[in-house]
Amino acid sequence: MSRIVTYSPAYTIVPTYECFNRCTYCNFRTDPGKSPWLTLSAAEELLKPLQSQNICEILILSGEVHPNSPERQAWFQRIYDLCELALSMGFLPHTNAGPLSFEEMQRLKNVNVSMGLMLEQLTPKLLKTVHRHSPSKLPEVRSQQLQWAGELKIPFTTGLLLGIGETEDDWWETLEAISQIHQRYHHIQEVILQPHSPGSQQTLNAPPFNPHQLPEVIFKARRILPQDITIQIPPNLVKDDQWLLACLEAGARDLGGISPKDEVNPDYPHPNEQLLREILQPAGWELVPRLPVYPQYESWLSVDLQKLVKKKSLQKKDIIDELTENPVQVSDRLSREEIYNR
Ligand SMILES: O=c1nc2n(C[C@H](O)[C@H](O)[C@H](O)CO)c3cc(O)ccc3cc-2c(=O)[nH]1
Ligand SMILES: C[C@H]1O[C@@H](n2cnc3c(N)ncnc32)[C@H](O)[C@@H]1O
Ligand code: MET
Ligand code: SF4
Repeated sequence: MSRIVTYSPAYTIVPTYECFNRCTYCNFRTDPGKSPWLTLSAAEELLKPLQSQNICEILILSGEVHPNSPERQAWFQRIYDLCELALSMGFLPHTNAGPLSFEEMQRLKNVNVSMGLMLEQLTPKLLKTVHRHSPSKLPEVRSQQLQWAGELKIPFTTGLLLGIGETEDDWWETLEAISQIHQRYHHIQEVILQPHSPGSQQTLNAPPFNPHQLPEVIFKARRILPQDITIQIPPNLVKDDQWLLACLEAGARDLGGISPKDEVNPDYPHPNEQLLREILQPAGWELVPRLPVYPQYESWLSVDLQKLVKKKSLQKKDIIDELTENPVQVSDRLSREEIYNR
């Protein structure tokens, strides 16, 4: 019997690369005022050709404008409008735009099927190093986001950034914190274990997180996190096929949003789905597309969003049908029932 590993066919749009934080491992940001904001008409042009592809998720990933800046409201409105546009074109938005106010989060809930923010690491030590110039990375600020998302019943994605100067004990502490908050609100759909991967733009001169260590972290994380939280790993940052398989053996079950470009790690292109299937299938893993909202959270969404999600689920069924009819891609050991029920 094949085992299932999921991914989300996605495309990333970036409202702006400008960011008032300066995380030293970042390959994404520009200085404030140095990156034009994505206009709605430019976004529409990006999204149009995707309508005929099997893409469901639009990841809205942004640099940040300071909460007290006079530009903040316009920045937020642009993000909101981009989500609305994506919805109107039949896509399902997932926004990760750094910490938001409670009201901003509440408003974005209406135009997103899930949202996300990496907790990264809770240890305050990093405020003296990689986050010295990053007020958004205050551990209390990020924990509070998880709490607000819970109160607002927003299906949420969070995760750890590994290898930015923390200790092993820091990992377990951050994972414990995620577990505790989930036990209160039951809203964390997935936890990303993201290995720090140096790129050409960053100022931090540190080695990459050793991906050979990742299976061990996953194995332990699986024991700390509640069973209903899925562990996600980015396949482009775990290049070695054998270690990718080892990550799955250790308990990872999702490969995240797979898009033409990884905006966060532009030096590490995503492998295409065909290649991934070729790695996974001989080891008995079936790669199955999913939506950016996990099925158990659909009832948390507004009626309008639920309708759109239902429509997308049906389209996804057709895609899976196509895949299962192709014996080269998907073995017949997996019953369709099993795929659909995810
Ligand atoms: O392609 C990427 N997708 C990233 N995603 C997308 C993510 O894989 C999917 O949007 C979710 O799994 C929802 O389907 C993130 C989403 C978050 O909420 C938080 C952090 C990330 C980080 C990345 C990333 O580095 N690269
Ligand atoms: C979107 C998320 O990507 C993570 N992120 C930012 N820079 C890097 C990097 N060089 N390598 C891996 N992950 C990174 C941050 O944790 C951010 O929250
Ligand atoms: N600025 C946000 C964060 O760091 C999301 C994008 S990071 C490239 O959480
Ligand atoms: S990682 Fe996010 S918060 Fe940090 S500088 Fe980059 S865009 Fe800004």
